[in-house]
Amino acid sequence: MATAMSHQSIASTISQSSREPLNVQTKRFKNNSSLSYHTSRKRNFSKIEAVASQTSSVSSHNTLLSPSKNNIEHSKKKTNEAALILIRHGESLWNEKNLFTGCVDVPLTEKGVEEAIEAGKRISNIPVDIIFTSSLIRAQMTAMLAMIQHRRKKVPIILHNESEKAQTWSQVFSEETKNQSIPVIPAWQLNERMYGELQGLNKQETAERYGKQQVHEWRRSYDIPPPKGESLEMCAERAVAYFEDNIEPKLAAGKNVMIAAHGNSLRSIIMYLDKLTCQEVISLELSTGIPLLYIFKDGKFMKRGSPVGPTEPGVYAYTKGLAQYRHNLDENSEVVCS
Ligand SMILES: O=C(O)[C@H](O)COP(=O)(O)O
Repeated sequence: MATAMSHQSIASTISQSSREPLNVQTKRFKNNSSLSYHTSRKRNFSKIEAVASQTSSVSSHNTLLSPSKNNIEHSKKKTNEAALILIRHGESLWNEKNLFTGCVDVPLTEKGVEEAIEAGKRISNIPVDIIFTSSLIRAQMTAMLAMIQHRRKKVPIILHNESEKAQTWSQVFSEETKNQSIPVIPAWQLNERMYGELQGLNKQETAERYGKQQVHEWRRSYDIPPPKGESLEMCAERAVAYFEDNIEPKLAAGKNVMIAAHGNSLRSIIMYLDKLTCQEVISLELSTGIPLLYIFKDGKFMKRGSPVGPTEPGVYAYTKGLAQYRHNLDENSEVVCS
């Protein structure tokens, strides 16, 4: 077991000191990268929606994302504040076996399923309008299992934009049904860092063979890639570029976003959000299945930690919008939770 790698809460591992803006670095990533990127019931729902927010779209091709009448109404109430939830997938079968996984597409263990459900309970009172996941099943399972716990009971629907036919064949033709759905957008750019020739190898055995120090560098350094794999910097080139180009505009439009992804793709995004230096990111560890909340306001990201439970008062005190959303959920709980 590579003991130095034990996962800690990120709150305890991020140093608050000597931060420098990452915006400059991010622009560099982009420039130099070779990688590219009925009645009262209805009224109650509308009330919640109005607080939860807003509209806009990633692809106008998909009917789930095209603005419905309801959404157009909501867009008039746009705010420049939105919630961003980040969640690393629950334990996978290869996490359990301590194997380097990277872009190999393995499912969750039973424990991973439970972690995803628990994560869903923790964020069940926080609005989610759109979900981004990696293209890997462990992140998608986590997003789906978490959303099944959500009090709002909207249905998360994966958008299949891989071909025109896939888009056409997965259209939804009911406005009401669309309004009760949450689009889930899979993106390979949010995949785990490609672990190269380490994929499938046991982490402990690899440390014994190549030395703990070498394996630690492969796993946690910013710019040293594992053999034929991606360094964190390379992973950031595509993950942060995708975040800036596709996710940040949603947040700016007042959409509440959840991202279900991976240890390293999320580390690179957190590095960007928290303006961590290359040194600071080394000690950033993410546990499986722990949701992290940010508030996006006036173009800035404010870290709000990990909601420990659905009723944690502090979480809803962060913004008036969140408090109001929660209040409306509680008022209409007999409808929403039925
Ligand atoms: O890909 C993997 O093996 C894990 O999901 C992340 O591994 P790491 O903690 O070694 O980066």
